[in-house]
Amino acid sequence: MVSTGLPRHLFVTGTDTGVGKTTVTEHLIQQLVAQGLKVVGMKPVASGCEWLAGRWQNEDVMRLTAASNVQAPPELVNPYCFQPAIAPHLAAIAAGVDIRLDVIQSAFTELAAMSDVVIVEGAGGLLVPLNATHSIADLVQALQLPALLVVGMRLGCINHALLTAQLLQQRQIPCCGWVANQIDSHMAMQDENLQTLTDWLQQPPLLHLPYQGNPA
Ligand SMILES: Nc1ncnc2c1ncn2[C@@H]1O[C@H](COP(=O)(O)OP(=O)(O)OP(=O)(O)O)[C@@H](O)[C@H]1O
Ligand SMILES: C[C@H](N)[C@H](N)CCCCCC(=O)O
Ligand SMILES: [Mg+2]
Repeated sequence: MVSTGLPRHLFVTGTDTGVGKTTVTEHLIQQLVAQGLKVVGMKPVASGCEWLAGRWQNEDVMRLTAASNVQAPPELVNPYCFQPAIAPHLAAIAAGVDIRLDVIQSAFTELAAMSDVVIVEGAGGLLVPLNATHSIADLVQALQLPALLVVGMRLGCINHALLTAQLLQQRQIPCCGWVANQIDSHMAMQDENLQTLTDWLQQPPLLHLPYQGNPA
């Protein structure tokens, strides 16, 4: 894995759904805001929404928006939002919607124009489909963003992390590093798993979030 240092904008991907992408994105936004930067979080495609205050709202979008200090229109922060918490391309088909990368690109460009940093959170892992032909990886490439890989530390994450790193490399998507997020308080051999990932990804984690999300 090749480390690119700190980029201006960033795409946060992960080893799977539920591994801590939102938690890490929220944390990064808070850190950058504390440094005095104008920061906005973007969740281009969200599935799993509740009807709140007269419209469909997604928890990830609400969390990223609450952490951001640039208050952008919801249609830019989250161009696609679907009610059922299912794979986004299936939710889109059910809603009769075509998820278009150019729509997301335009929204991203507008967000970038109003902020110093845009941090984009994917949906699920890197090869999650968005429509019949494009995946999250294609979106990362369309946005020309470097990736940050969140590894949800649980049994199975080594394989998922290495597959994701390999795909980033194959696609020539720059990767600025990885985050070890301890999502399983009972994970056996935590230190040994961290060391294995460090060896095979050829770099230590940029950040190690212990269980319950307090940054180390
Ligand atoms: N370090 C941690 N310690 C304890 N719980 C965590 C930690 N990180 C994340 N969680 C919990 O795990 C769950 C999944 O986290 P999160 O929503 O950040 O994942 P995600 O990768 O963004 O998922 P999605 O694919 O749905 O966007 C949440 O309930 C969150 O509170
Ligand atoms: C609904 C969930 N929280 C995510 N936003 C979407 C996860 C899609 C995963 C698809 C898959 O890899 O099978
Ligand atoms: Mg999330």
